[in-house]
Amino acid sequence: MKKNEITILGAGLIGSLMAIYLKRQGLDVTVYDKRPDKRKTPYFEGGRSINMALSHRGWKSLEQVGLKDKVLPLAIPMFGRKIHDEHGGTSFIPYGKKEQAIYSISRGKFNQLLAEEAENLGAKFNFEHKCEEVNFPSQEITFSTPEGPFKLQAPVIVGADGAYSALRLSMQKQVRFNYKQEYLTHGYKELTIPATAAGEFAMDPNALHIWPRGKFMLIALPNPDKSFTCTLFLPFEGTKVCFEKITDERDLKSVFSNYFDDAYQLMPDLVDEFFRNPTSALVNVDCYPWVQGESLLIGDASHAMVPFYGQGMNCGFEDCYILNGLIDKLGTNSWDLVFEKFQKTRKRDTDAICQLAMENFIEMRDSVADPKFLLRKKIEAKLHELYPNDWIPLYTMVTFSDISYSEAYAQGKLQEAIMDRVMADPLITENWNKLDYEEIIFQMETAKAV
Ligand SMILES: Cc1cc2nc3c(=O)[nH]c(=O)nc-3n(C[C@H](O)[C@H](O)[C@H](O)COP(=O)(O)OP(=O)(O)OC[C@H]3O[C@@H](n4cnc5c(N)ncnc54)[C@H](O)[C@@H]3O)c2cc1C
Ligand SMILES: NC(=O)C1=CN([C@@H]2O[C@H](COP(=O)(O)OP(=O)(O)OC[C@H]3O[C@@H](n4cnc5c(N)ncnc54)[C@H](OP(=O)(O)O)[C@@H]3O)[C@@H](O)[C@H]2O)C=CC1
Ligand SMILES: Nc1ccccc1C(=O)C[C@H](N)C(=O)O
Repeated sequence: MKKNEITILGAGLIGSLMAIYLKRQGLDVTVYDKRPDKRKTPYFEGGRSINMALSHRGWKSLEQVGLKDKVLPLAIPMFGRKIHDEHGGTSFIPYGKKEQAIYSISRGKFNQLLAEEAENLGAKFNFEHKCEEVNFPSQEITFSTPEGPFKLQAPVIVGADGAYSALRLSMQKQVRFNYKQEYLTHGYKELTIPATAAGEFAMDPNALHIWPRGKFMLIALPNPDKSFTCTLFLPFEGTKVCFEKITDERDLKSVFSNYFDDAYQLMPDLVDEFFRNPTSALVNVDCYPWVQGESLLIGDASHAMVPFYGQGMNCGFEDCYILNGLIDKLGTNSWDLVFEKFQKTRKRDTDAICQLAMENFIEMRDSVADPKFLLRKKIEAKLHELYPNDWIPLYTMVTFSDISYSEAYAQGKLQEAIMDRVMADPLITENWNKLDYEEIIFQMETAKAV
């Protein structure tokens, strides 16, 4: 079997970017996806994570493969969170420095661009090929296709087949494969705020809008057609406001007018959309090893995370960047070595971002509504301004840098403990301008040294 023939499972965002990287390495790349080719058989995608936030780690990979300038015109910068309170009032919390933004981009268009780019470089795409099983000793893949089953002998397999990966399922049948999945008590539903009658955005397009309501929330990201895609995150059942209790138009209107009235006024299709679009589950997947024979899991297949940090795709793109770096270093003659190094170095980082993603849900749905949280952000921004290398806010490390996720996590926890002490001062609201910032940095350096 030729080791320069790579089979990628999944033509999603990560599989398509990986195909680009591997073609640039001069390898033969064939990609298989269970879905139909959207260019030939368009299908309804409504209600399924239509747009997403692209940030530094994603841009870094796109720049490396020469696609940054092509992608930039498709993306809308969001410079911070626009918080909507229950009375229709709003406030703005910047994500970082003035010019720092995360970028809203349409999943479908972006995925298509990446797949086409890979095709132009010579990667072959086969749609309507659903991987059913992989036999590891023989590296044989069984696909189901509209014409019937199809078997393929594949020397090297990269599984980028998403959160419910078939490659991972085959790995689960091997001995000593660790696997843990955790569903959240919350689910999500996508809804729309259309452009106004005048064809304009109905709200500020350069922000990620959040309606934090403690146990649940609504968010909205802008689209190039001047609409917003909103995502409603609610418990499935068991609380006063939950999906189970919204059974008809009356229940729905009551929830929206009570909790999200300013958004509700901008959602003419709410009732139709709510009852038409699926309610989807949220899952965290932790598994290891990612390698079996000459097969490797990447992207959501290896570390599906909840979406609250907006990092799943960015992290998957960074997987591709790191894997490509290892191929540069170790060559393509010993995939077992490349794959082994990859999983060993990467796992601690994906564990860290999975954990951070869980924690960011509480920040988004609850903490952002607390004036003390705003003050905390302000103090941290000031510390960063005064000591740019010694104090980097956690959000900045994760979103606007390529400091490893595990380092960001550890540093973030130290900073959090120090900030908890600072914020414990009952007079902090009046005193924050008089804080001894040098002393705070000293405390941090001391904590780091321990
Ligand atoms: C609501 C929501 C919002 C999100 N927002 C963000 C965000 O703002 N920023 C961010 O960075 N991330 C975000 N994410 C995460 C992001 O969507 C994923 O991390 C990303 O799509 C992972 O890409 P992937 O290519 O690994 O998997 P996918 O995008 O799922 O692609 C997998 C591909 O494999 C194919 N496939 C699946 N099974 C098989 C099979 N058996 N055989 C063949 N093909 C198969 C599928 O058809 C698909 O094309 C969000 C996720 C959700 C749910
Ligand atoms: N971490 C998370 O919580 C989530 C992450 N995602 C990620 O977002 C990306 C794209 O999302 P989107 O296109 O909306 O994905 P979908 O929700 O459409 O799921 C993609 C496919 O996965 C299969 N699937 C869905 N739910 C389950 C389940 N519970 N068990 C087994 N298989 C399931 C379905 O395949 P079939 O049609 O063959 O049944 C579906 O077509 C993917 O990367 C996915 O990995 C998506 C949802 C949640
Ligand atoms: N894209 C998302 C999808 C769902 C939930 C959150 C996001 C975010 O991007 C949140 C953003 N990083 C924030 O912290 O405000």
